[in-house]
Amino acid sequence: MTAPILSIRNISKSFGGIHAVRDVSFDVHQGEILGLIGPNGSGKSTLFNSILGQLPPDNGTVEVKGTPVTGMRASKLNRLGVGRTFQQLSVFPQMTVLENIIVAGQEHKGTLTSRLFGPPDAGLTAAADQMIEFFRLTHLRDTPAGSLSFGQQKLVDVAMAFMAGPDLVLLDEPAGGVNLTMLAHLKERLIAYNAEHGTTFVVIEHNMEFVMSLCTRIVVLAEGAIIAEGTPAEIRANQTVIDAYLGG
Ligand SMILES: Nc1ncnc2c1ncn2[C@@H]1O[C@H](COP(=O)(O)OP(=O)(O)OP(=O)(O)O)[C@@H](O)[C@H]1O
Repeated sequence: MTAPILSIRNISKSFGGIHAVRDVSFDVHQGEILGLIGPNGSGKSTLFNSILGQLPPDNGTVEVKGTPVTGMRASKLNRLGVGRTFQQLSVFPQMTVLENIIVAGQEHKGTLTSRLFGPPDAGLTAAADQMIEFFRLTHLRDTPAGSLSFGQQKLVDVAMAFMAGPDLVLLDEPAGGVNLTMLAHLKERLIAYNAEHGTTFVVIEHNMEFVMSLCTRIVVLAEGAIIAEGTPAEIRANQTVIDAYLGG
């Protein structure tokens, strides 16, 4: 059997007396869309940041495709095929949609200066155009990203994360602040990308309707620990989960 694409073992992280993440272990397999949910303050962001090297855990290990990566910097993780999106948008507002996506594609090649001011190679422009078409943003290709709606900017943000051709992408609240029409489009495109490329997603999300219809499996955190794990249907019916949300 192949190694999980992501394996988290006994991760703990405290801030002073606050045990933000307590002994969390789970695996994510190639091609899964895993939702990570939990009430406010349950440790989701801290766990993400521990997986992604931004916040080295106090205890525990992280492996990507069987390779130990605990505490590894984001740039090195990128080279291992791991990408992420942030709650906050990371588009350059004054640059066009195309330029933003090209810059993201150049990220693993050269310095920030060469990325911003160097000539894009033709292959990269073609790849960026394909990505723009995939997300149905062709009509906005040459529009400054800052003049797009928030939901459209979120799509650009996700497209940027996909430009490095990652095998695993951690998405931090992709639905936050996005209107219903754009949300349906974002979900449909994420599912299509997963089906076409086999890319694995781990998604932190508060929007239950979005996460339950997007994900194949859900892990639920409360007070830093896993309280449930299962299919969306199992999680919806789980009394411990319902109590954790009502209690929160
Ligand atoms: N840098 C920090 N310093 C001190 N405490 C922190 C820090 N970051 C997080 N915490 C605390 O750790 C706990 C978990 O926070 P975390 O942000 O990981 O939860 P979350 O599930 O992502 O919450 P939300 O859904 O509101 O984003 C909370 O009690 C929070 O106040």
